[in-house]
Order: sequence, then structure tokens, then C-alpha cells
Amino acid sequence: MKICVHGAGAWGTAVAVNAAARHEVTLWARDAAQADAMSAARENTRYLPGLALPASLAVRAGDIGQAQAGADLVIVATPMAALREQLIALRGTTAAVAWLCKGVEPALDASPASFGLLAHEIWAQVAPDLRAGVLSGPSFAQEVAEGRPTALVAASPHAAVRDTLVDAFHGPALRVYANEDIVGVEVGGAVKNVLAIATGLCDGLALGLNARAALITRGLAEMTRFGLALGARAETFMGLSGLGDLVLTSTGDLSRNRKVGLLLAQGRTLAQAVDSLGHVAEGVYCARTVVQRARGLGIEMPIAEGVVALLDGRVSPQDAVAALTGRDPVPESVPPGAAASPRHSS
Ligand SMILES: NC(=O)C1=CN([C@@H]2O[C@H](COP(=O)(O)OP(=O)(O)OC[C@H]3O[C@@H](n4cnc5c(N)ncnc54)[C@H](O)[C@@H]3O)[C@@H](O)[C@H]2O)C=CC1
Ligand SMILES: O=C(CO)COP(=O)(O)O
Repeated sequence: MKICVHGAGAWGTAVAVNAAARHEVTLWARDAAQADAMSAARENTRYLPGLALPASLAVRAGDIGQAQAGADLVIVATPMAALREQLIALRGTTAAVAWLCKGVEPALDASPASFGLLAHEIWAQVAPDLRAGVLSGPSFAQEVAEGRPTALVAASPHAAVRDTLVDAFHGPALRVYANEDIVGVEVGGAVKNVLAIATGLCDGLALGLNARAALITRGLAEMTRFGLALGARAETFMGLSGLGDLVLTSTGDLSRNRKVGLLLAQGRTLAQAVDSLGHVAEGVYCARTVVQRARGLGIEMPIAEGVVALLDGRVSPQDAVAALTGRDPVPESVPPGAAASPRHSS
């Protein structure tokens, strides 16, 4: 199979290296100097240092049309903020297309009726004729690049796209499960980033393992309520892109989102935390959008609300925690049942 990966960050590089063992793969970088440096050093020293790029992996910049000519599969591995422009540029391609980004696009304008879109909603808006889907699940780039065992989910309404993703990436160390619920898979991938900032904060303040387990569990309930209101299936949140990625990102120290929470707990400003990462932490950019959209749907997301208040500088780390622990008692809601009530509480 011929594959073109757009975006030579940590995840795009890891995925390209993995696929290059079995397929003809081109990794496209928007920065020509970065592409030249990678080709010369056979390493992505900026985003994934220490990993040798296989000789068979072509690294290109410049004309993207040329880079992806004849491709069976195009992978968009940029941050969420670049997905819209990437899908517009891909209009008319006959290749299957899959995005790897996990987030929600910020609202395009400030009007109260405007809200940020999930990736499949951007697809429906700008390039509905593409045969497309998402590849998600618990997967730190570093571990995939090292060939450590990992399981992913390929979600699309098109069976052929799901099959193409399984053919492209399923191998000895990487299992790829197919799922038709693209809404649930994308909600899981976006919301877990916001929740990982919260667990990073909790651990940074040394609140303990009990508190972390409570946050993950109540976070899963928030994620599920939000997803159900958007049309997702409840069982998706018990799978790899829901619980799986939430546990990985909330507890794994390779997570950039978790790191943001840890750094805020140490008293760093948001700008300092973001600058020190050197990579995108999507939760920083999608927390507000998630909360705005949840409010519009009548869904309560107290943990995500706390993260937004913290990111906006409206509360201190300690006050963000106090706001959560000081909430009035409520029955423990079971997410699928909670979906039946008009106003969901946690
Ligand atoms: N790093 C990881 O372990 C994983 C990341 N993801 C998701 O994948 C997406 C990308 O993450 P990373 O690769 O880790 O980010 P990164 O911060 O390591 O790299 C981002 C890359 O995207 C490029 N880029 C930014 N805007 C672009 C544009 N307009 N056109 C082309 N390239 C552009 C940057 O130059 C850079 O090469 C994010 O949404 C992230 O949540 C998903 C699974 C695992
Ligand atoms: O999505 C990821 C793991 O599945 C990566 O998480 P971070 O973006 O927080 O590093």
C-alpha cells in the first residue's frame, strides 16, 4: 500500500516509521528545512529524537500534491488546529483519508450560536465527498516508535476506510480494532486531554491515589454524558478510545496534557507550561470549546469546567480542587441512564 503522512511531529513520525516496515510511505513536513534535516540525519531530532528513520521512509516537503500522488491512504497527523485546511486541500482525492488529531476546533467566531467542531463535523462541512475516518486510542508516540505493544481504533462510517486502516497499521506490535462510532471515538480522544490536565493537577498537588481514581472515574462519566448527547454509543467509552486513552493520558508521564497539569500545580503560568512542552497539548486548546458545547447541550462537566477556570487564570490550582471537592452531594450517575434525563448531573 502507498501511504502519505501529513505532519512530521511526534505522532506523524511514529506512525510513518511503523507503516514503513510493510508499506511504501512518504512523510510530508510543511517546513522544508525540517524535512532536509530529517533526511540528512535520518532522525526527527526536533519531535522524536533517538529514533532512526528506516531507509525506506521518504521524507518530503514542498508540493503536497506530488508527495501524495498515487497514495492509497493519506494520514493527517497535524494538530487539530490545522485539520480544516488539510481537509480542504485534500478535496477531490480518491485515497482514503484518516486524521490522528484529538481535539475540538475552537469556535470560528464569538457569536453565542457558534461552537467548535469535532473532526468528523469539519469533514462534513468542508470535504464531505472524501472517504475518511479517524485513527485513535491509547498510544504514546515514543512507545509506538519503539515497537512496544499498542492497540488503536479505526473509526469511520465507511467500511472500506476502516479496512484500509487495519491493513495499513495492524501488525505484530500494533493491533487495530475497527469501530463504526466515529462520534464516540472522537469525543473520547478530545475530552481525555482535558481530563488529563485535571489528573496532572491532582498529582502535582499530591492529593493521592484515591483522588486520582475518583477524577478518572468521574471524568469518564463526564466524557460519556457529553458523547451521548452528541450521538455517540455508550459502549465506545468503555473501549480503547474512551477509558483506555483516558487512563493512559491521565496516568502516563509521557503525556503532554498531564504535564501541563503537573506544571500548573508547581506554580508555573500556562504560557510557561505550554512553552516548556515543545509539542502540542490539545487539552489546552479544546477545554473551553468542550465546556461551551456541553453547556449548550445542558450537560454538566464540572471537572472540565474546573480545568477551564484554571487555564483562564480565574482560580488557583487549590481553588480548582476545592470547587470540585466542595460540590453538593448527588447520586452516583451511571452515564447511559443519565442520558435519559434532560439535565444531567454528576
Ligand atoms: N504524540 C502522541 O503521542 C500522540 C498525539 N496524538 C495527536 O496527534 C496530533 C499531533 O500530535 P503530535 O505529533 O504529538 O504533535 P507535535 O507537537 O509533536 O507536532 C505537530 C506537528 O504538526 C505540524 N503542523 C502544525 N501545523 C501544521 C500545518 N498547518 N500543516 C502541516 N503541519 C503542521 C508541526 O510542524 C509539527 O511537525 C495531536 O492532535 C495529538 O493530540 C494522538 C496520539 C498520540
Ligand atoms: O493521545 C495521546 C496518547 O494516546 C498523547 O497524549 P498527550 O497529547 O497528552 O501527550
